[in-house]
Amino acid sequence: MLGTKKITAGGPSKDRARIGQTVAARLDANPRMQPALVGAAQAYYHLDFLNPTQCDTLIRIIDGNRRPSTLLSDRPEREDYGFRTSESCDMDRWSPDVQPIDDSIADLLGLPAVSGETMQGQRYAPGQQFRAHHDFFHENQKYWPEMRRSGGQRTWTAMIYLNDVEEGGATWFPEAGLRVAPRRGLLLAWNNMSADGSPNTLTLHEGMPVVQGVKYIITKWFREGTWLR
Ligand SMILES: O=C(O)CCC(=O)C(=O)O
Ligand SMILES: [Fe+2]
Repeated sequence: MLGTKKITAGGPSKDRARIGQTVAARLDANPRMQPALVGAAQAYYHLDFLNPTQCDTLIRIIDGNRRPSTLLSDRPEREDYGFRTSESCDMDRWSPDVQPIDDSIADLLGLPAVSGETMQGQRYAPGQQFRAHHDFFHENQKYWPEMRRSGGQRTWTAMIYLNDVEEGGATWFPEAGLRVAPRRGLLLAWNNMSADGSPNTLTLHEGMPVVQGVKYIITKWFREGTWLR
């Protein structure tokens, strides 16, 4: 029941609607950004956003810091189903290897760097996956008061694939009808909010299991307010 899901995830918001419009206008004006979706959600991609040297640097950092990924959910049963089996790490935003990339992503979207959460590095070995989820916060869950204090709702997500994967590992949006295969340097960005600023349930997505090879990505989640204090 889509209607019920919408209500429990959160309601409309003028501020979030405005963020959606201003970021989309900026991306529409950027000749290197291509629309990835029409209708269901605002989504764009940029080929070769990072060069191979930048990708290799981030991969090296992920390999040096990775640990089992965690989930932000009130539903402990998700742990049992192998919901998010990848390994991940926080990428130190003050590191000279990370900061320029962090800033360039914020600049691409036109969002303040301080609204971005700490960049996440993720590594998926064969069989590992991140099952279907929304990046936005469900405002009826226990974690929400804390998330509201730390910058509020997540608006845009930016993801970058750091390598080509031999088989599997696509990012799949089953409800919006989009499947993106990993490609070194490709940045994919989407708005987790609808036009009225409410959470857009059509942004449901999953990191499909890697079949062959290893998949490395970084993810940036942007908040409606200030995350970094
Ligand atoms: O691994 C992927 O393709 C998706 C990752 C993802 O959804 C996330 O980090 O929020
Ligand atoms: Fe996600």
